[in-house]
Amino acid sequence: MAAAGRSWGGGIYQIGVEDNGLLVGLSEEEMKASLHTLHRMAEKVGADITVLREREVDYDNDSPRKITEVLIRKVPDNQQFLDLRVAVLGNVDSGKSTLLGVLTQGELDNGRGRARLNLFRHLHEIQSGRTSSISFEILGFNSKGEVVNYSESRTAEQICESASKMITFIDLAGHHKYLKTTIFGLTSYCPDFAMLVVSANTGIAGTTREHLGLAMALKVPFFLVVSKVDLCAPPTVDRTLRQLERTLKQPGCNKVPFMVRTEDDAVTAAQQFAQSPNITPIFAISSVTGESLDLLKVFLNILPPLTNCREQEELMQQLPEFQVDEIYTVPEVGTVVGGTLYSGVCKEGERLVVGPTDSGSFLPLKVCSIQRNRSACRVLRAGQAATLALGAFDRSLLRKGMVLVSPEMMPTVCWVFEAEIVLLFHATSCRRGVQVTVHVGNVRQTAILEHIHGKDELRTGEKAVVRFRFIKHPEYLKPGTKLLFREGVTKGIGHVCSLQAITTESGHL
Ligand SMILES: Nc1nc2c(ncn2[C@@H]2O[C@H](COP(=O)(O)OP(=O)(O)OP(=O)(O)O)[C@@H](O)[C@H]2O)c(=O)[nH]1
Repeated sequence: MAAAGRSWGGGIYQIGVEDNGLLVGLSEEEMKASLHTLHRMAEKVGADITVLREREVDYDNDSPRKITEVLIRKVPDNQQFLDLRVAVLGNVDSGKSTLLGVLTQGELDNGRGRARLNLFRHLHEIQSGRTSSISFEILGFNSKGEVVNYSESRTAEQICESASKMITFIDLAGHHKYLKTTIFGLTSYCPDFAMLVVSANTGIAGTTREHLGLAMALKVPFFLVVSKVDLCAPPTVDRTLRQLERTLKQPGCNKVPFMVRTEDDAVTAAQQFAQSPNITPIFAISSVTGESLDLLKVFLNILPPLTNCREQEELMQQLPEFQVDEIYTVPEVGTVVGGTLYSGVCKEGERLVVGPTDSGSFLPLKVCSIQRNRSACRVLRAGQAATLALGAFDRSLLRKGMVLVSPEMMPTVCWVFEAEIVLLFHATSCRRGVQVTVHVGNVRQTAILEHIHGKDELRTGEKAVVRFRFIKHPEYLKPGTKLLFREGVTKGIGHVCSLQAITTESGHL
């Protein structure tokens, strides 16, 4: 039996393939016996098995011989389910929210926005029909690979309970005016993958190219979904597909498009995509007729999380660090922060410190309760998004971009840092003294470009080490973190290489 999976406690296994890759196949009886043994082995270790596909092989034999591919899923002992994050990108009106509505609510759309209604968060979104803030939607798969979603009036808690794999979609806004939200979502929520939605009737339009560029610059592997195929004649759909394939193959992109037309393709696409993010699976679907949605579900069910078990274990061994992305006041609960636990483990009742404040200090607080996907949770693990209730902690002391960390940690807080950057685009040239918006993880703040090492100015495509100074308050940064900056048409990417840390010990109260 050959394994084609990864090291997260499961994977895809091929029965009937020798370890040297020879496709010998098994007779029907041998296959039955092998599957039976595999089921027994899996039961012992608490894993689930789903048969993905069977193929006949020609191997010097008169009787038919087959190869069977099975998906083995073992949920780590310390975790409720496998967790995968997918950022959803796409131009305005490409059908992102509708697709999410259909996947997570289990009801098709009527072409006039019925499916997306469930997803809106703010009143003005319902009125204008645009998604302005980042929202999370969940889609579960049970051990048989069947979808578990809000259909049959399930609650988020029930979905979490019966799912062995959970996909959290991060719905990033498509309208250009919300570009900063899109960048924030990609840099701050550490998605495993991005799903770029393109409408079949418009093709590449508006922000599509920019989103594609952002996913590539931030090295988030992405797949494409061409939506609304029911609205166009087949030649129009083909034209959009060809346009996308051409763009993906361009030297700047260097991707290998993989059109998914059958269930078999969906299995292969998930396997290959997980091994090489250069492969870009493309689905052509309709949220109104439901065409090819099953292929997308097969793909999402098989897709393994990007961070493997070992990386996850390492992150969990570190001290807790929670990045604050949202701040709310909830009646009878008090101050609540939403965000992601970057490292460590955080328990209900834990005492942490939050900061940096404007003076660079950290303030003590207690995590009163934790919620994930709108249901209570006692322990939060690295990589998981959640909301933490902080009781009576004064909301006005908090801001997005802060971190909640262990009091034992010495966070590196700075006003000034150096970064190695590449200028992606600038109308003329970029000089000392310009102000740009810098995005680093969940930090977003205006900074002054104070110094360009070895140069007076920077032109499009040039690389340099530069020094930035935040203008409002100091921030918690770590060397090596990816960075993105922009101001009007100016855009650049890079990473933090060093920082001038200010002393924070005195701030620990
Ligand atoms: N016929 C048809 N209409 C669709 C399909 N998908 C979405 N629509 C319609 O297209 C319109 C826009 O869809 P949305 O899901 O709101 O688009 P969006 O990309 O989320 O837009 P923003 O949130 O503004 O970025 C809605 O009226 C949907 O009903 C589809 O597959 N077929």
